[in-house]
Amino acid sequence: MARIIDGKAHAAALREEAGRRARRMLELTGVQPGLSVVIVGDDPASRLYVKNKGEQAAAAGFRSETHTLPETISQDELLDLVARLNLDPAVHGILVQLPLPAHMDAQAVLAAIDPAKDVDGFHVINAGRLAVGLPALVPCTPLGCLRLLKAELDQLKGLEAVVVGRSNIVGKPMAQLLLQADCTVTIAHSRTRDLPQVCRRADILVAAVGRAEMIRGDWIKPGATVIDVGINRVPSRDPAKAAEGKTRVVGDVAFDEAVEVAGAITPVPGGVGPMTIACLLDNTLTAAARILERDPAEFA
Ligand SMILES: Nc1nc(=O)c2c([nH]1)NC[C@@H]1CN(c3ccc(C(=O)N[C@@H](CCC(=O)O)C(=O)O)cc3)C=[N+]21
Repeated sequence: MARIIDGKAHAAALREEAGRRARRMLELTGVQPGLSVVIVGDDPASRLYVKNKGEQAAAAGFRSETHTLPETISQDELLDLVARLNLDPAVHGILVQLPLPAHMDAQAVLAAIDPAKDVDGFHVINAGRLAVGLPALVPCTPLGCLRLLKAELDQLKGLEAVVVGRSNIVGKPMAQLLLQADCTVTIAHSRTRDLPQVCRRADILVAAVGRAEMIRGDWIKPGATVIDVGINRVPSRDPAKAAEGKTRVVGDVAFDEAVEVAGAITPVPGGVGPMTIACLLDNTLTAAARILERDPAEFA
């Protein structure tokens, strides 16, 4: 039976630390780190994530604001807001919740965010800085995964890591971080030949494909550390509830099978998800410190 990695507990500890560091920053510089979250439209799941981000930032002693814009707003109006936030000295981190409505060009909006305030790490400047090993703001989800891996394993050096999924948001930056940690990294995806066999090589398996329970128990090397990034809504187990449209959340890994084989595994929910928000606070501190031309480590 695998150890179950408690993402909620790790995230709570990281949020506490972020709170301490925010207070320290205020003491030493008189500046309170500020996070501004922008959401367009009223997708209920997106609204809930944004609400959690805002509440957790405020609870950790950050200045937190949320801009909720109607679905019908034009891209230019959104770009105007981003431009104002770029100039606002009280705002150190800007997050524009994705996905954006279909009439907008998400890449153009992300490109308009000041890279110094890009706490999602989605701007090409930050992606490029990460790729060449310069200080960068790194996407929160892979950062959270790396933290869990470092807490779980004595050493990452020399391990075989397989990342399933090649998105700009998770797969690619995850691979960069693992490479930086001296893993041997494979990025697998939907066109990979014999995906199960590739996964069986992995000492570290990161699943970020967005397909419910796709990765089966017999794809996992005995003793491997499995990080499940997937958040998929599927019909409730109880057929009566499923008929009423009730859903449950599962990962990209078939947990019940994988837990029998892996050495350690993150659950869904309660694994990577909570770490993503905690890392957002960490990134906001990093951004604020760098904007103040201070070393983020000063506020420890
Ligand atoms: N610009 C931008 N940045 C993001 O970081 C971003 C985004 N857009 N769009 C949507 C996704 C999704 N995301 C999650 C964050 C936390 C949980 C989380 O805390 N999940 C809990 C609850 C899961 C549930 O029950 O739904 C868990 O896994 O335990 C999930 C998903 C951030 N995203």
